[in-house]
Amino acid sequence: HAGQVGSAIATMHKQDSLPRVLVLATGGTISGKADTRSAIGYDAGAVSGQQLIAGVPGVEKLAQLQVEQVSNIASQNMNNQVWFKLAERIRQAFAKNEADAVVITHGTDTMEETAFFLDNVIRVSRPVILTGAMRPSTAISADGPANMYEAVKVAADPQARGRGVLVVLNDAIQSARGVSKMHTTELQTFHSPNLGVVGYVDPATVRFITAVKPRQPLALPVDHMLPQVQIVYGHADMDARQIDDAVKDGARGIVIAGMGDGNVSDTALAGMERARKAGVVVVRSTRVGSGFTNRNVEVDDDRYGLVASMDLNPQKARILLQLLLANGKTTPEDIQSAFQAGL
Ligand SMILES: NC(=O)C[C@H](N)C(=O)O
Repeated sequence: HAGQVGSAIATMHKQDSLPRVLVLATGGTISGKADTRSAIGYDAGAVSGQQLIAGVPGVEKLAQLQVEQVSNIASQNMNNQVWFKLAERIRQAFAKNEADAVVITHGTDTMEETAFFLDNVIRVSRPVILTGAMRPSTAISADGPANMYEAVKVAADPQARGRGVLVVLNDAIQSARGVSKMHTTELQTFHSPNLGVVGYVDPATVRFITAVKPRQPLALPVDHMLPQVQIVYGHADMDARQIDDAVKDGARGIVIAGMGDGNVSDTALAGMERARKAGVVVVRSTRVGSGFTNRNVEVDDDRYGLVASMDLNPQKARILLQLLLANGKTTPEDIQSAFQAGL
């Protein structure tokens, strides 16, 4: 529970010439404890951010670390409240020049969503890196310490500046926009199927293989509210029930996790037309897991007033749509161009 944990602050090391990295701990398997042999059925968040750092030998030679516990939750419980807390803390830490970079420890289930949310609202060019683990801290060959070491190594590297929010696990550096969790249990669960990795890290080297691109972040909603946007999952024999229900429920947007290139049944398409007439923004994405959802190819987006999600999976399309609606963008044209602008 985010609010109950409070913020335990610990300054771990003071070697003044090293970059200052603020570690914001949120919970997840990286801070989970389990029986050594099973590595399952663990208590997420049994280990504090400070203990986590203490278990990473050599990290004190990379950076001056300060650890704050923002929440201690498994990331399936990640929520807007923690997102806004993270965004505000990062903004403040950079504005007051308290840190040169931020590392966020996070569960892997929704890491891509937190990374993408922050990537869209943080304007500063200093590095923000998310990391986590697939195995709890007590498992044989726990991956958390190595991931933490590499995350701090990337955070402390000047080449990481201006790249927006990055995700570092298992030797890969990936962009918030590209990265997705694609395996339920494997260590190499994170991939960027549409955009590719942005670099590699090992204990000795940080290597970026892509250029820095200009970024255009959106405003962080001042009221800390995000409009209601629902995801509807496509399948054979698809009807329009969930679409009609979302409209009745007051959704301002619907993201379709469509079949193939963002397809839906004719019945569901009729439901999407009704949603459009009710003023709801409808974005087509795909349940496939990789590939772009292309505009006006299999579905006539122009005719129906729909938006194609391009490279974004449904869970990221939802976040971008929420932020755009909160920033006053409501037409399919404006929303479509914003979906393409970040590419
Ligand atoms: N590997 C993990 O971190 C999974 C865990 N359920 C979480 O996201 O918090």
